[in-house]
Amino acid sequence: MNTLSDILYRVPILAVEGNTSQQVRNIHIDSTKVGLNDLFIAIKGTHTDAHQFIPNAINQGALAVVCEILPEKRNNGVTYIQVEDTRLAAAFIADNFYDRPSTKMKLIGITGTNGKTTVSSLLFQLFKNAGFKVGLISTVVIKINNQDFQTKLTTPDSLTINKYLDEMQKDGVEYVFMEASSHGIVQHRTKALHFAGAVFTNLSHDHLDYHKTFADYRDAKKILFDELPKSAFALINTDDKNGDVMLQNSRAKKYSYSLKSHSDYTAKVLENNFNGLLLKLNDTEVWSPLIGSFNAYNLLAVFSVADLLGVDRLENLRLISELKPVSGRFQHFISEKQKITAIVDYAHTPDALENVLSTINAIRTKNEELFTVVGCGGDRDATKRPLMAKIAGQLSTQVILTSDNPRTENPDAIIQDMEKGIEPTDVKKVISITAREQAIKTACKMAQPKDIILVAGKGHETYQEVNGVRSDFDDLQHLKNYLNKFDK
Ligand SMILES: CC(=O)N[C@H]1[C@@H](OP(=O)(O)OP(=O)(O)OC[C@H]2O[C@@H](n3ccc(=O)[nH]c3=O)[C@H](O)[C@@H]2O)O[C@H](CO)[C@@H](O)[C@@H]1O[C@H](C)C(=O)N[C@@H](C)C(=O)N[C@H](CCC(=O)O)C(=O)O
Ligand SMILES: Nc1ncnc2c1ncn2[C@@H]1O[C@H](COP(=O)(O)OP(=O)(O)OP(=O)(O)O)[C@@H](O)[C@H]1O
Ligand SMILES: N[C@H](CCC[C@H](N)C(=O)O)C(=O)O
Ligand SMILES: [Mg+2]
Repeated sequence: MNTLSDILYRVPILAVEGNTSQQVRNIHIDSTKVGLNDLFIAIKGTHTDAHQFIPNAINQGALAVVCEILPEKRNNGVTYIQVEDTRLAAAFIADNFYDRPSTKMKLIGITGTNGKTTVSSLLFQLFKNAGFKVGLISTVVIKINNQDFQTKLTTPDSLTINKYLDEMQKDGVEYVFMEASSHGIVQHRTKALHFAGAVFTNLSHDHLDYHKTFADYRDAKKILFDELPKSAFALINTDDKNGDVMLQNSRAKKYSYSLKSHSDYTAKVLENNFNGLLLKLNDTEVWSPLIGSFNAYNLLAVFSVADLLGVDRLENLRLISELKPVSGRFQHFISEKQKITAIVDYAHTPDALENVLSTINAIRTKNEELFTVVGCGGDRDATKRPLMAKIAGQLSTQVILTSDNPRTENPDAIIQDMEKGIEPTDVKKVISITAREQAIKTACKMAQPKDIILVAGKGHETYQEVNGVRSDFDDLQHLKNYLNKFDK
């Protein structure tokens, strides 16, 4: 077990009151979870200031409290540690408490607006197929080899990350692939972790409600690269104009990948259709069932990381060709009788939606209709709403605007924000149906033989979130159900 002074190693401390030689049983940022002899770290959140829960934590048995403001009334026998930033302190404390698990494995962080889940999940698959023990921390799932754990965030809080890394390390995991979201980076969820490498996929419009400006959003991603050790690699996509920015202040070994310019790793798309991609990678032709040229970037990133981690090149190419698509990313099927193509995709940013629709347009015959069913999340960046609707209108022949996790917002108001982006020439193509199931049903009913339906925004999600309650909802299931019903 750790003493308090052990786990405070490297924490920037302002003041300490009390004994630091006590043994700490567990650490928490949520007061409701505190038990006897635990440490409670009080975080000032956007909704709640957890300093108000310090007395509750003590009543539940906390032996020490880490806080930014010392409470006026202090209990004898409880140790108070004052720091400037409790989120930052939590990251160091978690790293110490679990005995620096990230230093005992090769941890690779993947950041960027789109492609994080795809790249990290494909890397997990590749290294697993190569015979290694592997871990994954992603939007969809946390994995320790064959065990799956549910997750709510793309990048969990620092205590959760280190707890899983510790379990992974005890299970013999050698490589861990984890998504580093911009929220995660600025909230110090990834601070104090020892990365063996980091990847930048791309940067486009998202989360401007939280980061306020695009420069702030970009700089949040850059912190991951600024903090890499000298021994790590920093791999960037040079076809994205912000790629080089990531490397400006990084001490890591710098590598690049690109489809369009000269780079350390390059690839060429030879074929791109509904069956997959034919790529020229490292002068060898490789077939992949992943669809869309954006996936050529993802596969190239995966190949580059595997190469940087020492996988033999021939073996690497073989492993690349065996990778299976990630659930909810261009997941598709064709209805039996009418041969309607139905696609579910997690595109929830303007750039992702444009990429997916451009991919569909590039590989369809244009004799058929392309229906897009799409919504935008509530309590998220409202400025992307008109942009996503505009793209849907321009790149589809029929659009149904609908709801996607309204959270605490009025779904009709979100749809109205979206409608503002529709170009006058596209207005006739667009209808709005608030209930997502009805929207999907309508698309299935309207579709004629060989038409295409894209349902975008939720991908792997199996819920619709309204006012904090998640009810079952699965785009793929509804598509299958209604297409089956109307398939004559
Ligand atoms: C906006 C945002 O990032 N919010 C995160 C933030 O919450 P917050 O600052 O609002 O926290 P809060 O609810 O005010 O609570 C503050 C503290 O009080 C504590 N508390 C609260 C109640 C109580 O009784 N006792 C107690 O101790 C909480 O445990 C917390 O430590 O800190 C919490 C703890 O780390 C996160 O769970 C929470 O994620 C919320 C649920 C969320 O929806 N976040 C999204 C926006 C997010 O982080 N997304 C990114 C990017 C997604 C992507 O594009 O890939 C992600 O990484 O998932
Ligand atoms: N390399 C890429 N470039 C552009 N768009 C992409 C790329 N990879 C995936 N996409 C699009 O973005 C969507 C989300 O992909 P993915 O889940 O891999 O991204 P993410 O970065 O993990 O997203 P999140 O921020 O929600 O965690 C996909 O469904 C697809 O439409
Ligand atoms: N990680 C993203 C996911 C968005 C998915 C979309 N379905 C939504 O709810 O907006 C976010 O939290 O902003
Ligand atoms: Mg993700």
